[in-house]
Amino acid sequence: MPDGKISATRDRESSGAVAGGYAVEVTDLTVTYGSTTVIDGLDLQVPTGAVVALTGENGVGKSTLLRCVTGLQQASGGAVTVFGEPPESGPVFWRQVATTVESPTWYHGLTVREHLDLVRVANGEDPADGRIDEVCALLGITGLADSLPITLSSGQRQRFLLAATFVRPSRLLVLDEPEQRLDTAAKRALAAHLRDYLAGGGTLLMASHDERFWHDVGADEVGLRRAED
Ligand SMILES: Nc1ncnc2c1ncn2[C@@H]1O[C@H](COP(=O)(O)OP(=O)(O)OP(=O)(O)O)[C@@H](O)[C@H]1O
Repeated sequence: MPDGKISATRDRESSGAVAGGYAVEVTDLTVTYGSTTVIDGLDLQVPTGAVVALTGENGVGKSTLLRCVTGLQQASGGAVTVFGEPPESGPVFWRQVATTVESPTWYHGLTVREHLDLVRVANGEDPADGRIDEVCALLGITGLADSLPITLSSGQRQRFLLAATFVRPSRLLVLDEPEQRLDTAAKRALAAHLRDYLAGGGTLLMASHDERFWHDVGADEVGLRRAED
């Protein structure tokens, strides 16, 4: 059995240090479900300001890894740090990290716009400062502001989920197949937005099955393989 270790690094200096440090460091991560080992001793390093796309066949463990990085799942072994600290559930962590890893929960009776207002207010931001309008225009959902999430198509719902993620303040985006269910134009707009996010100093770790998309974003690929292969 191979050691299952996977590493992604960029901008490494000769001393071994990385300018700006690591946004995400995963060391010897192991995740088991019952007697099945899904991730076996995985190392991953994402320098601050980098963009990494996790790729690999269905069921290889990409979402599991992203959940561990966001602290939404406890690993069986190993360590994860985000900006040098273990992920935790408090507001300090969640003011830095925005993610689509967890399935969203909608409030019945609240419109798309009302949800986005809520996210903005909950994060201490002004819902009327234009950010929501900007993100909705980017994702092509301006005309859906008064719609209830339940009435949206799957692609429209994906755009809404991304909007709810992008209106949060963050330094690190952790996105699970952000391109899924989007049409070609929306994928292009999303890729452009993610490039802007990176140009502004953000870091992006995502899982993706769409090579063209993650190339468009400028990501370094980290291919996962099954722990038992
Ligand atoms: N709660 C769970 N209990 C048991 N097994 C699980 C659980 N969650 C995930 N798994 C298993 O762990 C493996 C990895 O799942 P994961 O969702 O991380 O894969 P993935 O690479 O994201 O797949 P996909 O490309 O289909 O999204 C799969 O074999 C899956 O069946």
